[in-house]
Amino acid sequence: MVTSVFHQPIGTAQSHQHLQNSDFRHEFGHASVKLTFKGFKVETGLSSREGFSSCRRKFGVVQASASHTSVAQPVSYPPNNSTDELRKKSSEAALILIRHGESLWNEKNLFTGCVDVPLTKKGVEEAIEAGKRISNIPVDMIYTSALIRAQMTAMLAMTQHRRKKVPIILHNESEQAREWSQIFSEDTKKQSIPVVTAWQLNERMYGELQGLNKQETADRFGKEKVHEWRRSYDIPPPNGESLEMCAERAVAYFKDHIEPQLLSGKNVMIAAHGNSLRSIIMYLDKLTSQEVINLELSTGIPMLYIFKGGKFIRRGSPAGPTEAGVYAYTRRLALYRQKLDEMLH
Ligand SMILES: O=C(O)[C@H](O)COP(=O)(O)O
Repeated sequence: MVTSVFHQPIGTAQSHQHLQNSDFRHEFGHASVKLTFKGFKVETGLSSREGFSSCRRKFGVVQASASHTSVAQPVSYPPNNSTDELRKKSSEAALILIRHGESLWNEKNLFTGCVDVPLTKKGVEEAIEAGKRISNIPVDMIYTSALIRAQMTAMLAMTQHRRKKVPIILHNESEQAREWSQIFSEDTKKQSIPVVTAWQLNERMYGELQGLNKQETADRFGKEKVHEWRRSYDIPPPNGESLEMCAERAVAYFKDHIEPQLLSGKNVMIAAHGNSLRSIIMYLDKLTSQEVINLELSTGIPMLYIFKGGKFIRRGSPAGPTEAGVYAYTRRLALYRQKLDEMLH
């Protein structure tokens, strides 16, 4: 039974390691990394197989134990791999998914689909809160749908990011648009994050339901029928898209355009919609058409995946910086956060 899989903050994960004021040294094949954790619990995704040696707290030495296996499955390195193969398998990237904040038609309980409506004030606040929760997670590229509610969510969230890079929507809709939106400073480019807008990530097209009130529609056609249109995998609303049809464009786009970025080590955020993201999560989590029926995404809640060794590892929803300080950071994410701390202090 798949429920809203992302609402348990990572802190509820079965295992994490308490690393208070710890020095954390572990050796990789090509480098050694020294991380200092200041008073927050870290889920490290470590396993003895990853060369984890020991972490030294100020008060003693704690060995990683089997009971401390993390949510992230250790990546096994098959023997006799080429360096490239090994690098590919060892490259890690963060993937953040976020459904847009509340829209004006969400507030009116209208079917929205591909109608392009903006966020409510509450939706703006949700986007800003989401930004706080991902403010320490690296973002190198942003993908949004072509709809303003997703684009507003991405831009508002990034106002909270500690790295302070500027998200810039790329305009490639024509040669002139590409030419007229060029940036002629390499330094400025380095301080920017490209934002790619793609209609393939749009919300599913709700056909003749778009603009109708959800409750009135249920009263008219029956609750079961409307639930079937809204949540089934292969039953479309009248002259609209089923989730399966939405997946055919959204997941194809993810595989063709976004997955290669992750494979190259780029950290990606996708700001999209309830159903286009349900179809992508179905692919990432290998959900069945039955399981996906129960998958619900709230507005404005960021979800973190780690892409490593060609696999997607679900990490839940990042806790806010003010929350109990439980971060399910991988080593790489913890190092990124530490560098931000050093850069900003
Ligand atoms: O398009 C819409 O109406 C909403 O974004 C999602 O609607 P749903 O929750 O009915 O799929």
